[in-house]
Amino acid sequence: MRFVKIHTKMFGIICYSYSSCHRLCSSLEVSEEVRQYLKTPTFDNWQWEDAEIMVLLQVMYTDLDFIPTFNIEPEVLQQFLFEIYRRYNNIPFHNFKHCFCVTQMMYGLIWLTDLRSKMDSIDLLIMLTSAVCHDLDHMGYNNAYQINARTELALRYNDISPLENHHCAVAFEILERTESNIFRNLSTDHTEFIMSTDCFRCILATDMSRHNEVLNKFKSILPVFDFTNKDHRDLMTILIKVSDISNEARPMEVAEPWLDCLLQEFFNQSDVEKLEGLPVTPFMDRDKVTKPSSQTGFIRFVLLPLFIELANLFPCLEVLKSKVWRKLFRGLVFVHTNKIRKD
Ligand SMILES: Nc1nc2c(ncn2[C@@H]2O[C@H](COP(=O)(O)O)[C@@H](O)[C@H]2O)c(=O)[nH]1
Ligand SMILES: [Zn+2]
Repeated sequence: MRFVKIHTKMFGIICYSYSSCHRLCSSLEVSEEVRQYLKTPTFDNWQWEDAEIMVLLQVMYTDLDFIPTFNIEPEVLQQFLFEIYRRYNNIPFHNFKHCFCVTQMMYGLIWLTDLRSKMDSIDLLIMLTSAVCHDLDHMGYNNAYQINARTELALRYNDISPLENHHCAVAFEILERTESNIFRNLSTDHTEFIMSTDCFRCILATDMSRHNEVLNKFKSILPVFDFTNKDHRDLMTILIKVSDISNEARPMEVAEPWLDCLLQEFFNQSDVEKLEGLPVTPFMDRDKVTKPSSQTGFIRFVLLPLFIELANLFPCLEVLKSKVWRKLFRGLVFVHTNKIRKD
């Protein structure tokens, strides 16, 4: 077997991978500097190759102490991550790098809000694993398309969150195989079944058509929020949702390329909708959408409300919230100035 040494000079990460398939072996060394950087929401995913990203995902499971706590064998974790890597498609936005970014934001939030002292580690394992699995085998066409085009997925799931149900099904396939089942040594208290059910609940909550329902439920428990109350585990669904859509809370040089990727996927879908004579999803139409118009509406009505509620519970998130406010303000100024120029 041939090993390739990947050496990133800037951050001092060293990993070894099989050159043919990016599969990792156990030899893994990541500098303390990288480990700390990985815990921050300013982390720049664009600096890393996929093989390195696989190592960084392992670091997250390791540094949250999941390996000894849940008796996860390193080879099983590697096999699990490799299967995850294989089951993300090479599409502009919903790809393996998106999976990593969402997981990294979740990881960052866990450290930033000191969740390790507030929640059970099993819930943290569920949140991180849900983030890893949340868009498995996304094909680049959203639920509206699946339903309007009467795709196999829409028929299989009776038009109910077809994509999210599919992501869960693929996650289940991976976890069903002993060699990639990271839950296989769990104690009877947290059986694989309970774990999978909780992960699926988190993944299903990422369906944007359920945004208001999930947010309103969280708002209703906020005034009496108690980390020890099992009924308040809806925090987990809010955290995965915010991790999923928070590119705009990242530095400009990270967020901008992500927006290009998203619009590329959106425009591709609307082009296909036009070709197939299907209803065209308005926010994906290249003839109607501009970057600032797309982002101001999204930040104002979707992202910011999430950060506002989360910052009520975790004042340390005020900084991220303000960053999102500033993005919105700049976007609104841009849209307004352009409108005046046109008039
Ligand atoms: N206009 C924007 N839409 C965004 C942005 N980030 C995410 N999104 C939308 O939310 C869903 C998230 O769900 P996913 O599980 O499919 O990733 C995504 O599909 C977009 O529709 C954004 O920055 N701007
Ligand atoms: Zn996603």
